[in-house]
Amino acid sequence: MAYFCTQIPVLLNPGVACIKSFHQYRFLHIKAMQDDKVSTPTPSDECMVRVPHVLTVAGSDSGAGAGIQADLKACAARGVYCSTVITAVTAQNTVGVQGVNIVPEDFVAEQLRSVLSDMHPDVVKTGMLPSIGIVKTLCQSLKEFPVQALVVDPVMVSTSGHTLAGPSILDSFREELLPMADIVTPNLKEASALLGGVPLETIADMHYAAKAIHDIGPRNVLVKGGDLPASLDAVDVFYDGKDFYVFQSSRIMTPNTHGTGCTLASSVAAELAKGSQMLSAVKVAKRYIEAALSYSKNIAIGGGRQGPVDHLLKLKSNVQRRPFDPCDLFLYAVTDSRMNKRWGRSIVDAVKAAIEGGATIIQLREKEVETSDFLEAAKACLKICRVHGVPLLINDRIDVALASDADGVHIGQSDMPAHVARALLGPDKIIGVSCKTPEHALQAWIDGADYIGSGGVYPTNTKENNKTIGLDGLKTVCLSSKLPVVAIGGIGISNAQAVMGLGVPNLKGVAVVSALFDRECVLTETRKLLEVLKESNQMGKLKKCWRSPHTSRQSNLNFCYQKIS
Ligand SMILES: Cc1ncc(COP(=O)(O)OP(=O)(O)O)c(N)n1
Ligand SMILES: Cc1nc(C(=O)O)sc1CCOP(=O)(O)O
Ligand SMILES: [Mg+2]
Repeated sequence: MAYFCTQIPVLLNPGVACIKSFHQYRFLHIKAMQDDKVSTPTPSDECMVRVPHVLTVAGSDSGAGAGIQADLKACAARGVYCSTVITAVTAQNTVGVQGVNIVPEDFVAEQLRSVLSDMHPDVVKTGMLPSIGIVKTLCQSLKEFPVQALVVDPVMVSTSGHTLAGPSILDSFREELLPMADIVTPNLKEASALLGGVPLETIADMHYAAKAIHDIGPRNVLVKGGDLPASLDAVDVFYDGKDFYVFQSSRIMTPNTHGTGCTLASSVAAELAKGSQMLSAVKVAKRYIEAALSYSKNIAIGGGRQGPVDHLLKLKSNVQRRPFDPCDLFLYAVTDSRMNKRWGRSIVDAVKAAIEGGATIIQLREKEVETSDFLEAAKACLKICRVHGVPLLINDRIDVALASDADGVHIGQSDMPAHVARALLGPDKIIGVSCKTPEHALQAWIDGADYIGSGGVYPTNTKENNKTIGLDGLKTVCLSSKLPVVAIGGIGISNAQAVMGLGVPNLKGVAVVSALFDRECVLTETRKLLEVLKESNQMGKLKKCWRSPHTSRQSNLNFCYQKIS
């Protein structure tokens, strides 16, 4: 039976309304041909979206830079489901391999049967296959349960030089596994071993090796040149049986390369599972591994010579970022490009001065700068903010926040809806929302904001046609809000105490533009405001709280303020 779902023809099973995506259509086609009938994963009345799926058949690396762990992370990073058949368990770290325990052949067979018979992965990727028996078991299973593509990473020696699959395995690779492979991805040493020990040292040798390995049977070959002399660019040679393609890029200098081979092969598998052609799968996978290497440049994991790559592109930025603390709202400095221009200072100098004066959070509110200048300024300010442990938010521009990796955004009622911003920015970034009413405050909470800005408390010249809600309006919003609040609008040294004196526990601070930045000396004005705010504390309305040692080491302000209830 043929149906149409989102303009894609889809084969249906009784009880299944529809299956989205072209990919699923292809999958069903293949299944239908194999089984001579149409089958689907789970009958349900809802539209089911099938997820691209890679099965990795490889060894476990306890250090998690390579092997099964690398494959899982790479597939997750590339948006593909990954199931695992474990062939060996290695005791391994950044120094080397301390031990290997091979999983019995019949149990590898059982794992293969479990996954292949039920989950129907699109692509199988192989890594460490430590015995001839395991290679044979795998080939047998793939004949019984064919998949769309087989990616073979012919792992033989670990990055630290430990043998993971001995020479005895080579015949079964050559005779059984490689002829079934859609692509094989040897490094220079593995290519040499597959070709009987022929020395491979140059890019010309890599061309020769790609062709010679292709003659063994795989449809495509990618010879990786990571072991070429370090002075040379990173060069990989791809051969599809007809044409050669040389991928050349400048070498990323990092000690954290452990697991790059596994990661590249699994990301090729991931792209194939999504439906890419082989050449574009290799191209995209190469781009991904380059990004992962560049993110890994100076992360420190373990004491050995080769650390893991940063598969999820997150480790470094998370180390530098601390979680949002409502006390950060205490002295909230909001920049303004017109004021900076008037006083002849750059955004970066304005931010430096505000932080030195004691600002506890910074928002770049730059309505008149070009996007490229805004991005450059955000990156420069972020460096300063990180050193001082002060969060940096971007006004309105989610794109600039993402591109600069700032700590978050502040958005208003007519900007990008907060729930959309949350979806784009992910769970960790800080999102502040402007709220003038309890209804706004409730919606901000529902949408996943971290704090709200409420005002204008007093009239302001900084924002045109801004409605003033007064101290009463601020109090009403605070009392209804489940989120911490920062007050904004016409606030400065003369009235900050009156605002903080409202005595509502979730009012955590004041956000100020002109009283800091439309002044000759930002540093002096910020210091003065800080003193005023601290005085509200001494008046018994707030208590001083010390931050954790971890936080205070980074911060210029190792205390925060909390209302005594
Ligand atoms: C802390 C804080 N509160 C409120 C605002 C105002 O945001 P919005 O309503 O989006 O107006 P613009 O700042 O974009 O003009 C703010 N920026 N910061
Ligand atoms: C940016 C902004 N938002 C407001 C709001 O009411 O949401 S008032 C305002 C301007 C605040 O500037 P100043 O400190 O110079 O008065
Ligand atoms: Mg806005």
